[in-house]
Amino acid sequence: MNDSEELAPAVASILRSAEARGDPEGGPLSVDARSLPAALSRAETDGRVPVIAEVKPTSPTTDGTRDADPVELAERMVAGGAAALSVLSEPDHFGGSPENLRRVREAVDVPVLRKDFVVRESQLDTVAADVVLLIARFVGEDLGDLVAAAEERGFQPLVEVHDAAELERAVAAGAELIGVNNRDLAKLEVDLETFETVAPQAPDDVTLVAESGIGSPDDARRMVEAGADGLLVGSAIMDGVSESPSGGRGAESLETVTENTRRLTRARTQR
Ligand SMILES: O=C(O)c1ccccc1NCC(=O)[C@H](O)[C@H](O)COP(=O)(O)O
Repeated sequence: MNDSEELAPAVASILRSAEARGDPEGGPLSVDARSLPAALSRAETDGRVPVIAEVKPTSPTTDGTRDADPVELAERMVAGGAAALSVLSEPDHFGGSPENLRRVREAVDVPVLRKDFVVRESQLDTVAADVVLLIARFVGEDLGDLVAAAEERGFQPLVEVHDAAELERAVAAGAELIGVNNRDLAKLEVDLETFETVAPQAPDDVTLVAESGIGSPDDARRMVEAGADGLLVGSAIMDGVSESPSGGRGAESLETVTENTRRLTRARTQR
């Protein structure tokens, strides 16, 4: 991809570091994936809003780093009703790691999304996950090959788009899981109208995930009413986790994660 001048500086930096990252050792992974669409439908059947809760230690738009144990965070998200989890494995801008993801996936039984910025096939083999993110804008013409390579390994690829043209490319690449990112990677601004504009243009048989900027039960209802089968939520769930895990404050703030997750998963909708 060669449009870094059209990306926010922080995003161009994310892309540069993804391109520079070394390749993992060993051959292609073979993954026995837990189904994300099945987990999202189970949540709906149970009367929960289908939330994919994200273990997100930091980001270019977050102050400070939450270094609470990712497994403890993940367990509290599941206790709050999360249908699935997303774990950052990107180390340089999001404080994530492949090891965090491996430990979380071992500890929970819901599907786990690998949240990273994969730019070439070999990077799929860094760590096993149930779902792997492929960002249409970052991978350009390689999208179809990466979707196929992810599926060959057993991953469910979640293709992230931001507009109708990217949606068309995702569908042409064979994506069955599509995430519409409300965050514009050119400006880092978040607008929930993005999902409302793009979602109606998606084929009915695609599982649609609304990503980013979902901060309240009203936002969650709004995205489900606009057609979201799943909601990817990071900041609003991590909100309140202290930047230091030590002492009583750490334990209290971990409990906040359960409450934050529950507030969103219990946001009933009329759909
Ligand atoms: O979150 C950021 O600051 C960010 C900046 C640049 C590129 C990507 C970024 N976020 C990645 C994500 O996809 C979000 O972590 C995810 O959608 C959750 O978003 P939110 O609920 O708004 O934390």
